[in-house]
Amino acid sequence: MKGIKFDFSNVFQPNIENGLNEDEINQYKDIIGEIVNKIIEENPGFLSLPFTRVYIDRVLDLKNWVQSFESVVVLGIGGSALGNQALQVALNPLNYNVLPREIRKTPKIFIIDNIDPDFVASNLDQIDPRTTLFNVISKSGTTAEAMANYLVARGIVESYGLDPKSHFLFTTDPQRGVLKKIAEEEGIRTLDIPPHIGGRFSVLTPVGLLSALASGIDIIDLYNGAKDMHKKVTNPNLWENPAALNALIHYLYYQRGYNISVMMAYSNKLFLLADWYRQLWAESLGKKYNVNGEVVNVGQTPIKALGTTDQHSQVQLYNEGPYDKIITFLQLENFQRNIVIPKIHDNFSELSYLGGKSLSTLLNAELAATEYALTHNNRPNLKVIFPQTNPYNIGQFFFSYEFQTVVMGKLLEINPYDQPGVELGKKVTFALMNRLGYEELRDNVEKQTKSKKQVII
Ligand SMILES: O=P(O)(O)OC[C@H]1O[C@](O)(CO)[C@@H](O)[C@@H]1O
Repeated sequence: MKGIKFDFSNVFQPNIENGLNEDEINQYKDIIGEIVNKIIEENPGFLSLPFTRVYIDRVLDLKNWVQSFESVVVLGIGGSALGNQALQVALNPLNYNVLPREIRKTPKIFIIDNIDPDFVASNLDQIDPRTTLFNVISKSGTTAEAMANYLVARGIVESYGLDPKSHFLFTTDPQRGVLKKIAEEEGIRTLDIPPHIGGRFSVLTPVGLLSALASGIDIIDLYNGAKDMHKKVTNPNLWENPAALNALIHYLYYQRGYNISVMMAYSNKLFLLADWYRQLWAESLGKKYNVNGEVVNVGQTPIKALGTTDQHSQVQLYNEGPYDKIITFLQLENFQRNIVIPKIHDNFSELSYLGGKSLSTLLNAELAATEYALTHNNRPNLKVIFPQTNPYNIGQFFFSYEFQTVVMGKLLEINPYDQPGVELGKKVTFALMNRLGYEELRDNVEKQTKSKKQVII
């Protein structure tokens, strides 16, 4: 069951009162055609990925070595972890790590994407360093969190008297950064993150591919999905291009004050795609300056939600709160597991309607019900439909949303590839941790902290 579909019906009139109409969309036909052609011409790094074998082959070369470990631990953050997590959860059983090796067949996967000591320690408690491979992922090789966790892991490996070469694999920029230098000095294996592909666009590079392969995910089919989606998203005809149409829909609603984009997955396995999307949409589009250097302060806030769980937490707000949200449902048609609700208590009508039906039928009925209610309340919503969670469909999703984000960036006239807004925080962290070269910044931060008006109760 290959190929995701996009259902845009509920963003349009008459389904939604005051919704978009086709004429409004058609006015952008030429603009979108130009944007699509411009992106093809600019050829951003991620765009040609599905047509190159180099990263897949390099990762496949390491297959036997990587799969010989009992555990593979990813140490990275942001774009160097979110895609990995989304892939693991979508494509492996949710209880993958606790399955016996005979059933799992491939190593346990841990993704340590924070420096909270409780979190790091509880992950490390579960591994035996002698049978663990640490995949340190950092494009820049400077991110404090990834580097701190590398040092922690390195300390453990050394304390066991193990050879770092046999327990570390660095995924990093081939031309810069301290990881590259250490790897060269010590003969540690490396995988390249192409210099021209930013972290949040890197899931289909060795960043996401290695841990996916380690756990037995078919990375070639992941690429096949991306490749087939490439055909669709590079089509300059707006009505045949789901990524461009989705970007335009979000843009037009954003212009009307819809500042929030909710991605609500009706599947625990698809839920972390929404996490991956949050970074992509937020870091790419939340910008102070436009391409002409003017202050614009644009961006649409991405929110993730889980159905049905968040029906009992968020949906009241989505239905009756401000008209500021466009909602994307992720629907799964066929689940890997099936549970039929037993027919018990047939004499109680409150329960008897459930007996004999499957949980997935109930889940998708609840999705249809939420969709109906939102539409009834004139809240724009759309749906990405996954016939199944397989590598092909997940590859399609990643690729489509990467392209969509760039189209949205062009519509907003900003640069979707940089993230200057996170730099100051990174530098102040270095200063506060007494990194050499950051003394002046540290003084400024201290001065500001001392002179600041305090309101602490
Ligand atoms: O891979 P790196 O260089 O460690 O960066 C991790 C993340 O940090 C950021 O640079 C800023 O949050 C992201 O863009 C990136 O994905």
